[in-house]
Amino acid sequence: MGLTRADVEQQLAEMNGWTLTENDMIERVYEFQDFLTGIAFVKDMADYAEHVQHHPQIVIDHTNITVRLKTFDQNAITEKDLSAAAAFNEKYSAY
Ligand SMILES: C[C@H](O)[C@H](O)[C@H]1CNC2=NC(N)=NC(=O)C2=N1
Repeated sequence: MGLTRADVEQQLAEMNGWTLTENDMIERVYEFQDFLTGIAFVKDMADYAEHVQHHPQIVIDHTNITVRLKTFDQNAITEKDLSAAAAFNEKYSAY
């Protein structure tokens, strides 16, 4: 079920780096030492996305990887987005 902006903001307050955008997606920019390390992280996210069948938008800008999530099927932020965001933060902590 879709969450309200207030719900999302409350949950993001406890999640490092993630913000709610004006067009109702959640977003974080991850920074890396070099390009290929960022690409390895993209592969980690892709493996997760395929496993749970929930796929982020990813913008690769050299060492900055911007990740945005939304549940397009429901045109809303759902628990799936928050779970993916938490999983990506967990993976990032290994870099
Ligand atoms: C059938 C399949 O599970 C759906 O199309 C999934 C695939 N990945 C998805 N990813 C995202 N981010 N939002 C969705 O609504 C979505 N739907």
